[in-house]
Amino acid sequence: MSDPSVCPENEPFSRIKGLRNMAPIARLDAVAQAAGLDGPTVDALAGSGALPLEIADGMIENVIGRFELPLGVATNFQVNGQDYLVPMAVEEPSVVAAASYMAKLARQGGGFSASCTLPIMRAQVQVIGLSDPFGARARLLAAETRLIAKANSKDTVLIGLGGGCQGIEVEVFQTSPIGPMVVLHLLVDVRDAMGANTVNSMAEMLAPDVEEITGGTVRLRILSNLADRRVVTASVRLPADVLTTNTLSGEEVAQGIVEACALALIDPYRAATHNKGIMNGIDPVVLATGNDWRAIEAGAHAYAARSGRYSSLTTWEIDGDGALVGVLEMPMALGIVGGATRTHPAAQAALKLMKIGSAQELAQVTACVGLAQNLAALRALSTEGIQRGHMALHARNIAITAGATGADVDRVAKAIVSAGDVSVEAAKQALEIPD
Ligand SMILES: CC(C)(COP(=O)([O-])OP(=O)([O-])OC[C@H]1O[C@@H](n2cnc3c(N)ncnc32)[C@H](O)[C@@H]1OP(=O)([O-])[O-])[C@@H](O)C(=O)NCCC(=O)NCCSC(=O)C[C@@](C)(O)CC(=O)[O-]
Ligand SMILES: NC(=O)C1=CN([C@@H]2O[C@H](COP(=O)(O)OP(=O)(O)OC[C@H]3O[C@@H](n4cnc5c(N)ncnc54)[C@H](OP(=O)(O)O)[C@@H]3O)[C@@H](O)[C@H]2O)C=CC1
Repeated sequence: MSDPSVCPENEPFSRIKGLRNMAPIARLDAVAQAAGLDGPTVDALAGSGALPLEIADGMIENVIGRFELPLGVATNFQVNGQDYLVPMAVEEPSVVAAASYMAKLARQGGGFSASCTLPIMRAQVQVIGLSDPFGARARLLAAETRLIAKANSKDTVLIGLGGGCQGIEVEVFQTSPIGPMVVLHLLVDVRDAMGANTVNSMAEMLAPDVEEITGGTVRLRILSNLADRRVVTASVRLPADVLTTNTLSGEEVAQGIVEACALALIDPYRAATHNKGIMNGIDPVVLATGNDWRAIEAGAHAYAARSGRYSSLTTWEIDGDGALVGVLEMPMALGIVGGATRTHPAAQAALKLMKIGSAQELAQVTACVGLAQNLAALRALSTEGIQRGHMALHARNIAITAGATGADVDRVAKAIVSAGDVSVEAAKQALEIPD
């Protein structure tokens, strides 16, 4: 239950008044009250000591400590009619502010919409040493029922949940640096898991059968991070007047965003930066929820290049009513069980803060944050430029680098922003001038 004093009835759950101006402890308190979080969840979100050394030591090898990052909360998110407070673990200033701002604008057009496919992952089994690759393919396809049955014979939990191997695909490469090759793909519904371990186990288990069926030799047995059967689509529609600025009409801003996106659609140099901006929103949520961000990054960029030319993951258009419409489509192999999502207490707390019920719901919300982030960047780039908003927030980092502490951080940051010189040198000078 959310607390009505923090989140009044006429205010949406994800919109906490004055959050940006609070101190971190008061901010956590306000978020906890709005989301109705219990004590252990709040402690885990607070961070300090949230990952006990014994748990860290069990997660990776040669552990000597823990590495901390700021955890922020993006406000204002409404996805498929439901409100979300979104945890974001990130080192870059302006990312959380930008996401919150665009989510605030998006609300005026009804918020974000999102949908996704079933959580189907691919595992690849590479077969070499074949004189008849097409014959091997035919034999594998004929043995589909046997292969699926064997793949599903071990993981009773997954099968009980309605998941498991659903089908196969077989690809023939007639030429490669080592001759012809056949690759068997297992298509596995991994339910609420990211699924890498799940599908890798299946692929390894099937290797002897694949060798027997094809007469070849199995080499690699591993998932593909190009999770093109586990795709999420996020969209947003902003009436033009929502985009109006002090100097530009909403129509002009919308047109600028469409033009900015056009370059990313045709030019890989721009697309790389454009997609980095999308990942500015996605990675922090992936990280905060204990998911594998390398897997998400690999899937995103491979999907962006699927036509043979690397391109934008989003499209921005103006519809018949003059509203700006943005769509993001990309693979999103996120889990809410398995990996670190269950072992890291802060990841568990992050999922509770979002009130996430399934991996598919997490994928949809995360994609909307990516779309919001892309909108923020394109809006800034096509109007005033990125530096004003970004550097104003980056100034606090610069102040800390220059040696400012406590109240001096904000004082020095304000001074260098108003002087228009966000540099360490300027910050050092401002630090020396007493209040
Ligand atoms: C930074 C803003 C949001 C400022 O924008 P602004 O107009 O100065 O903001 P504002 O003070 O009018 O506040 C508007 C709302 O923004 C949020 N907000 C604003 N400030 C804060 C704050 N301190 N703490 C928390 N929330 C904040 C907050 O939701 C607030 O609503 P309110 O709460 O007042 O009702 C805007 O200039 C912006 O969106 N800029 C883009 C920033 C961006 O894209 N950053 C990513 C880093 S750059 C990069 O790596 C990617 C890139 C750009 O290369 C990608 C690409 O090329 O495509
Ligand atoms: N290329 C890559 O991306 C690779 C990534 N990885 C890593 O693999 C890890 C993710 O693998 P993943 O398979 O998700 O993790 P886990 O193996 O930890 O968890 C998946 C298991 O959880 C159990 N489970 C319980 N409840 C559910 C549910 N609701 N839905 C689905 N499964 C459920 C299932 O069976 P049961 O209880 O029977 O175990 C399932 O097999 C990450 O740490 C990732 O970094 C590893 C190799 C390669």
